[in-house]
Amino acid sequence: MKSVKVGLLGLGTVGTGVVRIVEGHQEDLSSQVGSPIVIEKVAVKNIEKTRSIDIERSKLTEDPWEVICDPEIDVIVEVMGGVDQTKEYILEALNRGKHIVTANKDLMALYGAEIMDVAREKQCDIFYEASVAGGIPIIRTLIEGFSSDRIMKIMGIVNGTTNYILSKMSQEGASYDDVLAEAQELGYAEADPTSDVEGLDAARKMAILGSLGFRTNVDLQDVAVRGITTVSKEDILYAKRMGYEIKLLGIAERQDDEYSISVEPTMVKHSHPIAAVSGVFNAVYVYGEAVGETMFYGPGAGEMPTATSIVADLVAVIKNQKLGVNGLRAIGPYKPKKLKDDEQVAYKNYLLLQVADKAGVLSKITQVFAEYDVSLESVVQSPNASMSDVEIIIVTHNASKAAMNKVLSHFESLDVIRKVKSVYRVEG
Ligand SMILES: NC(=O)C1=CN([C@@H]2O[C@H](COP(=O)(O)OP(=O)(O)OC[C@H]3O[C@@H](n4cnc5c(N)ncnc54)[C@H](OP(=O)(O)O)[C@@H]3O)[C@@H](O)[C@H]2O)C=CC1
Ligand SMILES: N[C@@H](CC=O)C(=O)O
Ligand code: NA
Repeated sequence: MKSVKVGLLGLGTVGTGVVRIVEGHQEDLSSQVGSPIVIEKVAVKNIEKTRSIDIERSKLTEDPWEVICDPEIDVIVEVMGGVDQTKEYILEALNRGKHIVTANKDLMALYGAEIMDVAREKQCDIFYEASVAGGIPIIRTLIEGFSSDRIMKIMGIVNGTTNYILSKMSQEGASYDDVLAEAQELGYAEADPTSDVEGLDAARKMAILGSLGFRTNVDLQDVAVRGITTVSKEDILYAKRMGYEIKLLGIAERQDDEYSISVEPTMVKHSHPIAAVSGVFNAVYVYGEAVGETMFYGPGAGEMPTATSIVADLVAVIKNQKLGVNGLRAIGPYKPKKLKDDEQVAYKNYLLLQVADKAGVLSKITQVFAEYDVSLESVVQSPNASMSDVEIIIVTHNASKAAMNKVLSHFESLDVIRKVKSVYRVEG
């Protein structure tokens, strides 16, 4: 029986898991695909590095081109990261008729459409399940499971590091800096954690999910991004008191047949299933017009969960080879991009205001909301902020960003409002 030969680019956290699964589950895998799967060559940065797995030294190279150009290799598994140089490797591999499996969200968020075009032209597969929510089969689900439905909304906790930080701050009152250091030690955070905490990692993943959900091409710059660096312990405490959990949510939504995609810290009602997703776990909530509510939960990163998705993609490539249908799944975005004007995107808002403790203050504030046609869901007064001030928490009904911006700029000229302490989107 002819074996399928795999070239691995990278043997770090994910690459090591791929070798473990291919070797450890070999019997089962080869029964499924009808051929043994062999890791033929592996590119690494430093060939002298001590590895936690046994791998023949003759298979290792420090030159990725050796893997890409090897005519024996059928499939390239790219788990080394990087964007521009890595794109070159992948395009050349496709040009040589090799199928690609990648975990690279940075690359797919920026160049996914272009790479898929080349893959289709070359009748090659490009699978990237591990790039979003590492161990959760969400890409497959959006492409295949929901092919019959119209996706109205995707809400994702797609960054484990920030969910870990927010959960620890909420559950243990831990400080932001301490928990970030812990997340780095545990290997959840990116090499530069700025992309985690500033929301960029989640934005890349939401560009991918938005493209799949709406079957259009969502670019990274189409995603409005706000990270978690300004979320205070006080915000988390107040949120809990009001029945919310603060989560860094990626939200891709269809409103009036136009799309908006964002990543921002959001107040999620405790009753919503995504509010219960804590620690480093990921979850993706998908609302389909026909199916209604669904949610997918699991590990978003880590050696074995991420490698599970990679090897499942590898199995899919080989099954397609047997059927002679490689390249047919690389259906690029086929719908025109209809982004909603950012100012017209509407949702509920939570505001924490520090105001003067005087008669008539509340009516002055509510008049401002009324002037811009923003209706209120609840108004709660909190214990004294100081001797002369009180804090007021307001939750609005759905209001456009334009209307909310008008409210907030009007507040600047209202002397009874000492400070707008926080503003958050509300979901659930
Ligand atoms: N870690 C995770 O949980 C997840 C990771 N991903 C994605 O998977 C990819 C890999 O991540 P991860 O395994 O964590 O990364 P690591 O940093 O652990 O591993 C990277 C690997 O690539 C090799 N490498 C890096 N640059 C080069 C180069 N120029 N030439 C040859 N080899 C090179 C490194 O070699 P050496 O070993 O010699 O240093 C290393 O083996 C990234 O795209 C990441 O975003 C996606 C989901 C989850
Ligand atoms: N840094 C990322 C790793 C997986 O993509 C995260 O925290 O989720
Ligand atoms: Na996934």
